[in-house]
Amino acid sequence: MTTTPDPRHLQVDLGERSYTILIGPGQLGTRTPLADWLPGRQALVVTNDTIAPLYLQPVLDALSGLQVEAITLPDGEAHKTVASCERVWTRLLELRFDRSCTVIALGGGVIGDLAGFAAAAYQRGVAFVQIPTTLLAQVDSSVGGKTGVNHPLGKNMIGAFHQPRGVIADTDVLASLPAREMSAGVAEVIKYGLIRDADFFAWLEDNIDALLAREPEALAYAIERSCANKADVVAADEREQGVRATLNLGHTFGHAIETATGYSTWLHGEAVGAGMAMAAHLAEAMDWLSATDRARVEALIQRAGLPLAPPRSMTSEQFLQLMAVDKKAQGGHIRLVLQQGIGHAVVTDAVPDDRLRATLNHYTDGN
Ligand SMILES: NC(=O)c1ccc[n+]([C@@H]2O[C@H](COP(=O)([O-])OP(=O)(O)OC[C@H]3O[C@@H](n4cnc5c(N)ncnc54)[C@H](O)[C@@H]3O)[C@@H](O)[C@H]2O)c1
Ligand SMILES: O=C(O)C(=O)C[C@@H](O)[C@H](O)[C@H](O)COP(=O)(O)O
Ligand SMILES: [Zn+2]
Repeated sequence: MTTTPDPRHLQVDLGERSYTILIGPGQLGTRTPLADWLPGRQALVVTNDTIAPLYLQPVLDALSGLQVEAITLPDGEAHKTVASCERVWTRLLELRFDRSCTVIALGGGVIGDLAGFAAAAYQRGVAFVQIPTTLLAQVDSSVGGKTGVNHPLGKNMIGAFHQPRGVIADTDVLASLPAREMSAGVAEVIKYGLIRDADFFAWLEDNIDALLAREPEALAYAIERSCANKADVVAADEREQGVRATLNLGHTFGHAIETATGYSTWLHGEAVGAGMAMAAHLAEAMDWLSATDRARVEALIQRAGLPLAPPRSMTSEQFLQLMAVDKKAQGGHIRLVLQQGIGHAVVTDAVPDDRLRATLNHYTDGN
């Protein structure tokens, strides 16, 4: 008889509320605790046409006896839209699902973000569970309650904070993930090392190849340490009034890249990889990061299979316009997350315009 090892349990502590993140193999088809997280008997699984044939049935089986339905959306960041949410809302209404229903996100960050927002808005808020199936979603997007969709003029511009009832990260599902998507997930893993965990960054320097090769111990360790870091930050600042914004390292540049390229060619993690390299360039120019440490940052991003620069087609002006609508901007003034050494980052509006322009010009050949 084969047995499934006990998953690791992490807690996201939000004061009067808390929820559990389960991490480990063999979790997908298990009824407990998934069924216990449902406040009622109705659940809608939101997934996409890549994931449904692979992993939908075990989730449906785990909840047999309850009224569980599924909606399968087209795959891709380009479908992280209000229109996709409207399809979810229409399905919930057609099914006559009431306020006790639960929306279950089965997929990567795109499905998690849009299903979470659909849950936040349906009848002004119903329960929501995350079953993340990409590395990126297991280390980052399934935790913390940021939900939302893209607008043609800006990334994640429509959304809500809506925490899940729980998160089930089954590490077995990562076996089918394309290598390019593994690299994209590693971008957010590197981020935790850079912003608040220098020891983890050093561990990544030693273990990046094992992580990319999905060696079970490296994978479990990286997911758990990433989630622990994120849970700490979210517990300290759920609604991004302060320290949570450091989770945005590389994202002000990265979101500009994703928006400029129409949410179609660059993966989020790739844009964050290039964005973190750009942020490191700027931090060095500010004398906040040594040349040696910037070289370490770039080396790790590159070894993870991620780009170190934005697309050649982008101009400095385009960056500045897109960065000015970033959610951290105040009164049109760009605020950035920058490193001060490895393992520490701050949100700052102290970067002189000419310094930012010099970094942008460096990456856009002065265009
Ligand atoms: N809410 C947050 O805190 C947060 C954090 C980070 C990123 N995000 C968002 O997450 C999104 C990116 O998420 P992502 O990188 O997971 O991309 P994704 O959701 O597009 O998934 C990547 C690809 O992998 C496929 N896939 C998913 N699981 C698979 C599996 N187990 N096997 C084979 N294929 C699989 C998907 O169908 C898709 O084609 C972006 O929209 C980003 O803005 C949100
Ligand atoms: O959880 C957070 O806080 C993050 O910033 C995590 C990011 O990795 C993620 O991409 C997030 O969706 C970005 O949020 P946004 O507020 O900049 O849209
Ligand atoms: Zn991100």
